[in-house]
Amino acid sequence: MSQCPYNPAREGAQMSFQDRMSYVDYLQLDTILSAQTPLSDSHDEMLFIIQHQTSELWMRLALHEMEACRQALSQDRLRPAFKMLSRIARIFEQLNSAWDVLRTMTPSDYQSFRPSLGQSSGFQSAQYRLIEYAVGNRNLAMLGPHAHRPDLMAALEAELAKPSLYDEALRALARMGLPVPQDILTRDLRSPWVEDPRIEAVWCEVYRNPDRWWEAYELAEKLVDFEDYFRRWRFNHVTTVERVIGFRRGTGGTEGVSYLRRMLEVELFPELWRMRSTL
Ligand code: HEM
Ligand SMILES: N[C@@H](CC(=O)c1ccccc1NC=O)C(=O)O
Repeated sequence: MSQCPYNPAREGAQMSFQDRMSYVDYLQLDTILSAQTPLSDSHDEMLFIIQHQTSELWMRLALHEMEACRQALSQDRLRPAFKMLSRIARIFEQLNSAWDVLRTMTPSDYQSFRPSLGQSSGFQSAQYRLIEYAVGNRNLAMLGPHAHRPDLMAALEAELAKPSLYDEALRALARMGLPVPQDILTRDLRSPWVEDPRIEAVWCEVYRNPDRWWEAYELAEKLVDFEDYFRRWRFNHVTTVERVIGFRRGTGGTEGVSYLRRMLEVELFPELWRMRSTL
């Protein structure tokens, strides 16, 4: 005899959503789940689309956290800032794990729909560029692909007008009493960070006397942790790209792998890495 399936309504599960907000309403799933429109008949294009859409959603959260983190730093609320930095690092860990799914796509799978991508490329991801700008990698040449979208351009320009995460960190160090030079605190925010031995000396002081500068020390390690995860993301990307398209030119027009390898050399917080040799 088959048993009667258990009905959760018996313990009070709500079963009628005629006039109530339900899961699908709250999460706007109709919008999200109707946004996957493959342009080819290739089976793997769905994977490719969802991989990118989920990445963009995680980046959306990373930006949200980054914004609040910088605000907390500017108000000397270090503990909440640390919590948000830890979350951002975890988001990148999530993005790093996601490559394992995409790696199941072989070069032949990818070539079956690559022509449908036209000249679109991750190079044109405004949220990725916002993250790079927010953490301090402010290369203005990267604004180009967004010129046709005034709304995205405005968001990127607004970001460039704000102190980066590193700028906020150095301002917080100065308020703690560490000797951050004045010209660093008033630098042109739009320009890329230029490595500075005086900042390396400040971090050395922090790491030589962690008990005295504990909050600065913790901040430094959170920043290094974040950059560590970010570097892994770049590395996973370039490795996946080589695995899938070899040394072909990118749809975005760059040389592909060699461009991405060059990006591996970008250092967000150079003094924090350099001081490890001189400490
Ligand atoms: C098979 C998978 C992928 C391939 C073959 C690929 C290929 C490439 C290539 C060749 C570039 C250089 C720009 C160009 O000329 O197109 C690039 C840039 C980029 N891709 Fe991908 N990509 C893949 C997956 C992803 C995924 C899953 C993401 C996640 C959002 C992503 C995000 C980016 C970003 C943000 C850039 C710009 C990087 C920078 O400027 O530093 N890509 N990709
Ligand atoms: N640049 C890639 C295309 C690509 O990966 C892509 C295309 C459209 C939307 C997102 C993409 N992902 C990352 O660059 C290629 O050259 O095959």
